[in-house]
Amino acid sequence: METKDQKKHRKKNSGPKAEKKKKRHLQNLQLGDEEDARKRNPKAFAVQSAVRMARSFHRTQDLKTKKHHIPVVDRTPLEPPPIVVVVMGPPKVGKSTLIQCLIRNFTRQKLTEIRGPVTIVSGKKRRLTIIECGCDINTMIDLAKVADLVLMLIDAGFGFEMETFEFLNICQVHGFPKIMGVLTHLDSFKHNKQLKKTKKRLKHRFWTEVYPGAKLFYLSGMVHGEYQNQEIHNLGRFITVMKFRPLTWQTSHPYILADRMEDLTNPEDIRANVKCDRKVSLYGYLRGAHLKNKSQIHIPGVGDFAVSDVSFLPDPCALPEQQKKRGLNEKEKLVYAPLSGVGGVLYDKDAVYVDLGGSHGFQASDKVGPTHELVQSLISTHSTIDAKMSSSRVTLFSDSKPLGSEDIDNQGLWMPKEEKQVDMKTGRVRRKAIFGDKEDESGDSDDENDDEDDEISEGDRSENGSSGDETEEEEDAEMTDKEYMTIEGIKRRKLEELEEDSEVDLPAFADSDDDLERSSGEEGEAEEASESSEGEGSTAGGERAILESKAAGEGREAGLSSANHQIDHVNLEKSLLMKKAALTTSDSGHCTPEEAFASEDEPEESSSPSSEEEDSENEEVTWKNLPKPSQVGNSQKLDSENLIDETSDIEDLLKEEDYKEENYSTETSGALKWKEDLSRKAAEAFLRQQQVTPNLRKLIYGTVTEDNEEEDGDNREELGGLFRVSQPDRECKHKADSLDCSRFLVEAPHDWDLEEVMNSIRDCFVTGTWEEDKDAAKVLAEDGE
Ligand SMILES: Nc1nc2c(ncn2[C@@H]2O[C@H](COP(=O)(O)OP(=O)(O)OP(=O)(O)O)[C@@H](O)[C@H]2O)c(=O)[nH]1
Repeated sequence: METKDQKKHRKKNSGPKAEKKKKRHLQNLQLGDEEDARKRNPKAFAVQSAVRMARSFHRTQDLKTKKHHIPVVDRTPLEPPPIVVVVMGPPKVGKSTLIQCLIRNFTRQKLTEIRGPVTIVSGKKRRLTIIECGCDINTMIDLAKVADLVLMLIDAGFGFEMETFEFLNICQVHGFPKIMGVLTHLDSFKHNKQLKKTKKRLKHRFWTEVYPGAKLFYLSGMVHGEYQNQEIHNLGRFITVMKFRPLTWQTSHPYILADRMEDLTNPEDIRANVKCDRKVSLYGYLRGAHLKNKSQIHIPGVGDFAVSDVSFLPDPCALPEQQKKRGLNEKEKLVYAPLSGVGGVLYDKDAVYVDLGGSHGFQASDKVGPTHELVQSLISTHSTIDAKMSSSRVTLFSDSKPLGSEDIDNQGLWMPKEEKQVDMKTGRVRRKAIFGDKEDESGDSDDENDDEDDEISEGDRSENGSSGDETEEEEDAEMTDKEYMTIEGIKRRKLEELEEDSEVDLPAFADSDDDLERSSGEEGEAEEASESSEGEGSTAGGERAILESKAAGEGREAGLSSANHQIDHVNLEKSLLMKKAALTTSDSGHCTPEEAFASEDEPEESSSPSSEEEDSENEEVTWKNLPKPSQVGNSQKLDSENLIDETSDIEDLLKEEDYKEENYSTETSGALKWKEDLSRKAAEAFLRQQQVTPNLRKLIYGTVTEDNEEEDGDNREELGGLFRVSQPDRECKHKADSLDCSRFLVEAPHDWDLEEVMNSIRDCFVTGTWEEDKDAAKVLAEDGE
């Protein structure tokens, strides 16, 4: 059969029909589908609820404003150094397990023993240096300085432990790094309800301690001694896409987290003298600013040194060279952990070592060297200085209650109460953090919705994580809870729940995953707040803290004995002194006259001194009203010290006491009587304060000047009961004009107007009679002869 070739249909490119089609197509492009639907069915898109409209508007505005930050100069180089991830937590919480799981998640390699920092390539543009932080305070201080991100592990089965708060307090000094909580041991809960309650309680406590909305991850249990792959994968993705806001201190100082150390000292020198100066080379990524050759450096725990040479080494854990769209291939997933013996090629100062592994690769040597001994001696110290300090007690007065560390205010750094609990299974002593608010502890009164919310967002997150692709990383960083929900198709329900939640539960969008922005915003605030403490002082702050504690530890006993001595000396006048001290403290603060009087009067209301016996009883009352020594500011301390020296003031004080007793009887007649005559009282308080302020001259020159002052005092005339007119007398004036008596001792001054006195120095000038051989006229005559 013959088949006839049919001509294909050709689209019209010109003419009226083609133009019509083009026009329609353009219109379709301009109006989106939704826009089209809005046009077709305006009623369905009309505002249904003004309240909901307002809420959604607020939410979008909130999200927008949260993104606004004070701009910071981003000095990170094109290929930034690895991000320092510090894994921190109390003992046996699962730190090593988590690090192992994370490394396996990123590199598919399993490290049996982890020592020191481990650097891994976690993404196309990101490397991580993961390091475990023990519970030793020095490690905490050192790592808080360099951390970009802190994974704070919390044993949910036990609750918060003191180590967590110690680390948080240290972070406050160094400018807060990003902090993410990780709950472990969640499998120890048998009942689901109890698990939910605990999760919620811990979450809220964590938010209180870090910032509202801080990310908290749940590791729900272990499979074959490791955390669940899915949960670790999610955590890993979160770390990989996380955005960091540079911390001022970190970006303005060069610093190195050394991951390898070689001792290059000649072994013969060490043999001859064990304490000889060593030559050491340290390896690590340089972070922050540029490090110059020969610059001064500080090695924490060792001291200050000058760098003899800095050199650039090839990157042992380099990022993949070409930027492809796909994720990393197996070859690119590098791991570098020289202290753990992993890393393939090692670049030494003058050699290159290739790690061959093998059966005898990393056998632990039994040889005990001097360094080993030193480390052993450090390890075998059972209690730290802080522990010793906290157990010591101070008794200021012979019959007063001893003050413990718990009575001393921590300079604004709040710490929860500590309770020691013994683990029945292991016999380990754990330091549980106890919070005062019972509501927080029980935390079960709220509705269950919130818990459900958590669970939902958890599940969503995990499923989203599994479907994640490396190419989406950047967008993922911006991903909000809303978007997670879209994937699951339950966006609308979730949003409604969130909106309802926002009214009950603060903060408003706490459950949303957009805390990437939130946290950076909060961090910004924290950073600003800590800005003042940053800068040069920030590192020193940590170190100083140790030094101070050491010094305090050493000097404590000596200080105490001298304090006791002084106190015994003035024991007799104790009650008087205390009353005066109470006055001083209320006066010297920045309080209004009313407050001053309220605080002054209160102790007196509670004590009605009429006889000496009663007085001694009231001592206790007054003493209790006194501030604790630690709470008294510097100036106040100075005042009370002066009190001890100035025994002469006691008489004044006695008079004052009498005056007050008189006042007291009138004041008891009405509760508000003390408010009367406030201006007079204020004036008197001012005078008292004037008298109490330390006289510097008296302190420096002692009693001699005191006498003079008293004389001066007689010459003063009081004006309006407030001011004194200073009338410098003639003697004073004379003193001012007189010769500097410290240099020349003038016993009987000459009267220079008298002729004889003037003649006495005539010889010093040309007018005087010269010696014969030096007289000019005579010498000339002799010359002529
Ligand atoms: N049941 C359970 N056991 C856990 C969990 N996390 C850790 N463990 C176990 O707790 C023990 C201690 O874990 P590690 O990872 O060694 O803890 P660590 O914090 O590194 O301990 P130190 O380095 O000694 O402070 C191990 O036996 C883990 O198997 C968890 O979530 N559930």
